[in-house]
Formats: sequence, structure tokens, C-alpha cells
Amino acid sequence: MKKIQFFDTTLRDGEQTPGVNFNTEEKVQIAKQLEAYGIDVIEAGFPISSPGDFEAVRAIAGAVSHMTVAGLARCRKEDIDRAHEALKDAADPQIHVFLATSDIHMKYKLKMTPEEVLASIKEHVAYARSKFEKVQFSPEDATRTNKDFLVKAVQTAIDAGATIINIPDTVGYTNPTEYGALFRHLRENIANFADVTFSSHCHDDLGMATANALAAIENGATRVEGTMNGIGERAGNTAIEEVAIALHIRKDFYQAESSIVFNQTKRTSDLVSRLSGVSIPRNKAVIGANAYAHESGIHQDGVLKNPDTYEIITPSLVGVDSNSLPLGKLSGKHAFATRVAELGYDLAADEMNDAFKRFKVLADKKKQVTVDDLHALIAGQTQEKKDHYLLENLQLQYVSSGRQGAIVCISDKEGNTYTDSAVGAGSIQSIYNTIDRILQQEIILSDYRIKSVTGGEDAQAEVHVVVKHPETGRKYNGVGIDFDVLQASAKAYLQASSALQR
Ligand SMILES: CC(=O)SCCNC(=O)CCNC(=O)[C@H](O)C(C)(C)COP(=O)(O)OP(=O)(O)OC[C@H]1O[C@@H](n2cnc3c(N)ncnc32)[C@H](O)[C@@H]1OP(=O)(O)O
Ligand SMILES: CC(C)C(=O)C(=O)O
Repeated sequence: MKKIQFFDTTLRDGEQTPGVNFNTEEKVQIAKQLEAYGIDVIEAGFPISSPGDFEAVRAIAGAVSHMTVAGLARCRKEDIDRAHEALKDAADPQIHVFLATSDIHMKYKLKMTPEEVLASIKEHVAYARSKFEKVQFSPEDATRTNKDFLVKAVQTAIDAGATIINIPDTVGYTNPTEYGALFRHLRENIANFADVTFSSHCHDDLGMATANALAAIENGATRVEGTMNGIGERAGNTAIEEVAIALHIRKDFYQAESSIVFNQTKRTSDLVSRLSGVSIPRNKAVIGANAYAHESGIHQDGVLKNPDTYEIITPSLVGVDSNSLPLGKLSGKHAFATRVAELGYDLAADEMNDAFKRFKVLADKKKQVTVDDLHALIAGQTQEKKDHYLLENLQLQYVSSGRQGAIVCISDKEGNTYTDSAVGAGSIQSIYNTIDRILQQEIILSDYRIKSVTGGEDAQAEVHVVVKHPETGRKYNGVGIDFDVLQASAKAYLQASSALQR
């Protein structure tokens, strides 16, 4: 098994995410959590960039005990001096010196010739080495750099004293085949490749940052740079938690291990998300809210029988409490029955079948069926079983100004069905007038209240009515629950009428 080190740059490249700005206290908090997560090296910042960044690097250097603390520096002596100053209290300091090597960066950004770039690498890496034992050099934009020139730049850095070489895919341009081949090329052409730590640093512009990092590992890299949750410049960096878990779950393939403390994954990710303000997409690998949720019936049935059928990561491994089986229109009977039983209902087989049919109708209308929806559904079903009359269907004619019309069909316990129609000042009144005609009753509606049982725009409605017998003055209650408020109103009125007619 080879050992893969993780270099976390959440506080440096991660902070380059537009809109993200950590203060020193937050940086120290994240650094300590990254240490608990088992990160080997933390890039605490870019000390020359601002007094705040300098201070944060200094504070982190003094706050962590067994993680290497790195600071970034351009090929400029003042950058290296500033990093040295910021890291002077670190138990294990490292400097990260970089200089771009691609034609486009050298010509347009640096305005330097390739020869000047090689000379600068030699001079500044040597200067860094005079101050640090651990010197990392990154040829920025390496994946768009001429391969022969990249070898020269890397060899120059190693000869000048670099102990770590990082190969950045600065603009997220490469792919796993090409990036893997680049590491092979370096392995074959760098004299003392094995004496130096080779590292990957990928960006996610084409969505391949994790795959590229893994390809680097397959081809000689023993260190991976990345950020928690993949935050970073533009589309972000390699997500550390993804590479770490991929190595662990596919140990059989990668033959590699790391110091990552997996059950700290969720906690670390949550902290970075909260302090950065960058929320995690629900479908994000490893730590997204849906990563351990199974909605479709066949998957839910499999997971209930044995979680390994559809779960390659056990939620507790990464510090997630448990998996979940959210109910939706694609869910099946096994998951539905399990949830109903968990909610404390003991339904007979025919009741369960009936409830499942109603659930499917409801789920077709709602994005997700919640626990409240289930309570409402079962409460409605239990109540309707007791009622003499049942609503079969309802048809309404809406006129923008004028009287509204309703056609109502109801059935009774003996299996008779009755259909009639009537008009009213509003839709609900037209429904109630029709029910009165069918049941040949004259009753007084003394109260009508409506509330939503569940949340969201697709909430179920619960309607409460109180009707009064015109002669005895006795009052009868009715409750109707339905996805549709007019249906719920009809059901409530029928229930109250059933009670009055008994
Ligand atoms: C690929 C990466 O992510 S690299 C890290 C990127 N991160 C950041 O840039 C965040 C922090 N940066 C900053 O605060 C500022 O850019 C500073 C303090 C570093 C520099 O600020 P300024 O002096 O105002 O320069 P500015 O940012 O406008 O331009 C960068 C200068 O650095 C030069 N430069 C860029 N990279 C390097 C390098 N590796 N080595 C030496 N010089 C470099 C540029 O050519 C340019 O030089 P010029 O002023 O002679 O034209
Ligand atoms: C400083 C380097 C490693 C970098 O962040 C990049 O090239 O993306």
C-alpha cells in the first residue's frame, strides 16, 4: 500500500472563490478541524497578499500541532521573506513557490522569456531552500506547458532544492488520460523523481478535478492538493473528500491509504460550508444531502433488505447519521409500509394497500411526501372508513363573474352512487348546495376553517366544518384532508353530513 498525503488549500485557493472571505478566527477554526480530519499539509494562506492573510497564517502556525503549515509565495524574495516570517512559529513549516511555465502565461502575463523563467525558478527556489527544509515548487499552468520545457522547469526546481513538485492544472484543462500521461512523462524524464514528492493540483472547469487527481495517483503522485467541498477559483478545486473516499472505497484498485479520519468528513464539510457561505449541492458526491437517500421503490426495497445493494459508502463512515428513504412517486410498497410502521400505525393488509394507493395518487401531485403528509393521509383514510357517504368525484364550472356550478358524485356504504348539480355564489357554496340536494337536507353551515397540513406550495389542505341541524340546533363536525382544497372542503362537509344523518 502506498501512502497518499492530502494538502488542503481551502484557506488559500478555497478563499479565491468569489464572495468567500474568512476572518482569522474562522481560518483557525477550519484549520483545527482539518487537522482533526487528518489532513497532512494545510496551505494557510498567501502571506504577502494582505496583513490579514499574514496574520491568519501566523495564527494557524501557532494553533495546529501535527499538520505541516504551508504559505504561498511568488518567485519574489519579498514574498518568500514574508512567508518565512509568518511561518516562524510553525512546528513543521513549508513554503510553496510558484511560477507559470506555459507559453501564454510567460509571454502575456509574466512578460518573461523561457530562459528568464528558468533562471527565476533556480534563484527563488534556492532562496526559499535557504530558509525552509520543505520547499514546494509549482509550475503554474503545467498542463498547458510544453512538455520538454516542463521537464526542464521541474528539474531546475529540484536541482535548486525543491523537495516537493506540484503539477497544477491551473485552468482545469486536462483530462485523466492526459494528466496521468503527464505524470508518467515526468517519472520517465526527471532524474531523481523518486526522491521528490510529486503532487497534483486540479481545477474543476471541465468537471474532471477528482478524476484527474486519481489519475495522477495512478501514475506516481503521492500527494493531492484540494479543498473541502471543492471550493476555489472559478469552478473550484479537487474536492478532498471525494479523492479520500475514492481511495478508501476502491483500495482494491488504488492500493493506497491516507491519514484521513473519515468520520470527520461531514463535520469538516459542514463547517467549511457554513463559514464560506457556499452551500453544498444536494447531489454532491460523499457529502450532499442526497448522497445517502434512496427514493425509488426498487432501490428502497434493496436497501431495506441489505444496504450494500445500493450503498457503496456506509453513511456512518463519513459521519452522516444514517441513510434515508424519502417517499415520492417512484417509491414502492416496501418503503411505504416501513415508514408507516415507523410512524406507529398498525394497518391491516387491506388498509395498507388502500393507503398505498392513496399515497401514489398524492405522490404524483407532490414533489415529496412528508411525514405530515403521511399522518394526514392515514388520518383521512381512517375517518373516511367510518363515514356513511364518500366523495367519488367533483366537477366545477368556474365563471369569473356570476354564480359557480358544481357536479358532485357521492357513494354510500351500500354501494349506491348519487350525482347531482347545483349553483352557488362561490365554488364551495355550489359544492355544498349540490351535496344538500343529493342528501335532501337543509342544514346550516356554522363554521368553515382551512389550514395547510404540510409545508410548501404543494401542501395538503385540511378543512374543518361545523354544520347545525336547523331544528334541534345540534352541531356536527367534519374534517377533510386533500391535496386539493375544494376536494378537502367537499369531504369535510360530507363527513359532517354523515354524522348528522345518522
Ligand atoms: C494560480 C493561482 O491561484 S496563484 C494565486 C492567486 N492568488 C492571488 O492572486 C490572491 C492574492 N493576490 C494578491 O493579493 C495580489 O495579487 C498580490 C499582493 C499577490 C500582488 O498584487 P499587485 O502587486 O497589486 O500585483 P497584481 O496582482 O496586479 O499583478 C500580479 C503581479 O505579479 C506577477 N506575478 C504573477 N505570478 C508571479 C509569480 N509566480 N512570480 C513572480 N511574479 C508573479 C505578475 O506578473 C504581476 O507583475 P507586474 O505587477 O510586474 O505586472
Ligand atoms: C499556485 C498554484 C498551485 C495554483 O493555485 C494553481 O495553479 O491553480
